[in-house]
Amino acid sequence: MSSVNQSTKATFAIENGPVFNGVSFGANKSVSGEAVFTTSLVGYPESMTDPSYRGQILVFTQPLIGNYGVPSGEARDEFNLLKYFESPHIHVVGIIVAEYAYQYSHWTAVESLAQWCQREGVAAVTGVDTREIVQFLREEGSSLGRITIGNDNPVKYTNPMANNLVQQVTTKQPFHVPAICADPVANIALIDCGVKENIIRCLVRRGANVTVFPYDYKIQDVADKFDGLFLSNGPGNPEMCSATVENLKVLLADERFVNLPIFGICLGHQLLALASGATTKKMKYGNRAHNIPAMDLTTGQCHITSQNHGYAVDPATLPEDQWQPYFVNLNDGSNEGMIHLTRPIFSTQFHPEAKGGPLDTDILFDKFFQNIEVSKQEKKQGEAAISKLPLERQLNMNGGIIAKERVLA
Ligand SMILES: NC(=O)CC[C@H](N)C(=O)O
Repeated sequence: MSSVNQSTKATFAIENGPVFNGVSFGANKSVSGEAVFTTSLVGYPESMTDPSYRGQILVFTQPLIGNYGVPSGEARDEFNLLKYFESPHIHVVGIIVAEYAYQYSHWTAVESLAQWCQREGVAAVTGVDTREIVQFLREEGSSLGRITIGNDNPVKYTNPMANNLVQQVTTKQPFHVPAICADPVANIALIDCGVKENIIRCLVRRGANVTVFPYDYKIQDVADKFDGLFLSNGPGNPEMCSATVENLKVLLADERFVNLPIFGICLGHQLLALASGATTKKMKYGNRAHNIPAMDLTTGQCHITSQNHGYAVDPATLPEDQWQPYFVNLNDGSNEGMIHLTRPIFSTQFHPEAKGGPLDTDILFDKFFQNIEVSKQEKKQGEAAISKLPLERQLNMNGGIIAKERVLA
């Protein structure tokens, strides 16, 4: 049971739109943010701790929310990763539900959704018609919203997308998540734009050591030490993340990395597209759900996918001589991924790691590891072939020392 004062009024207002009167069950804190909705039925702890939701007010269309409480944010798995959350804290600034379940029950629950929101300073409103909110957002497109608690003065509408949100959620220092098997299969560099814990898990679980770097780290300077590069999800407008894009441009143009396997998810996909010369655009209201059909254009197979994004890559702008669209959204026709024509690089707009499910596209992590295995084999064969060359040619290839004859000290 949760202890909530059920009499504190709260309103949810949409800029240039309607006002909804409800009851507060979260923090006594009036807030503003981008109002977005998700049609996912489960997974509110995972969604609320997903750094990609930074600065947003999340409206749940599933009418009853909170009924299974909130699991421990401290519990860790065998990799020392957070067992239940996608990051240590809540990133949405507020949530809106039709009916908050004042009673919860689940074997993993340690507190109620209300207690968690109060502790984390997150506003929460219940008792409003979420169907009407979604109808408005679908017609008018994503809008700014604000929650006003009790008799507070309403806060100003603020647009979080105007900020560099990635900078707020990225790791400040590189860190290492080791594989716990005796013989790790790969060393992967991961650019953290707001990475979800389960993405790291999907990599270490397959036997890789993962080194996580800040979003603006000059990855091109260390990429030669790694077998693969991963580009994470993250919040905000991809165009605000130009530091990562500029580094990726340098890396993609560097001949040393033509065989480096790269895999990007969601914001990672968008940043890879920008670095390749394509453009992204804001969608009308985005895709946030756990059941979105995406067709693999290389096989014709349809997969059910988990998604959370408000921007999309414009596939018409992908340079045709290097890239082709990989997946397409079967609901709205939007781009869902890209694949390089000659290099081991691909990315997806949806989330193959999907904590909360579905797991249809988990195989894409296997594909990334296959690419890594092939590129490691090629590198080994290349090294074996090089070792048979005369010494001066070996020097040329390894150190880039271009000399017509042996250079003596
Ligand atoms: N989940 C994500 O990585 C989201 C990407 C980006 N912030 C968008 O809204 O489109």
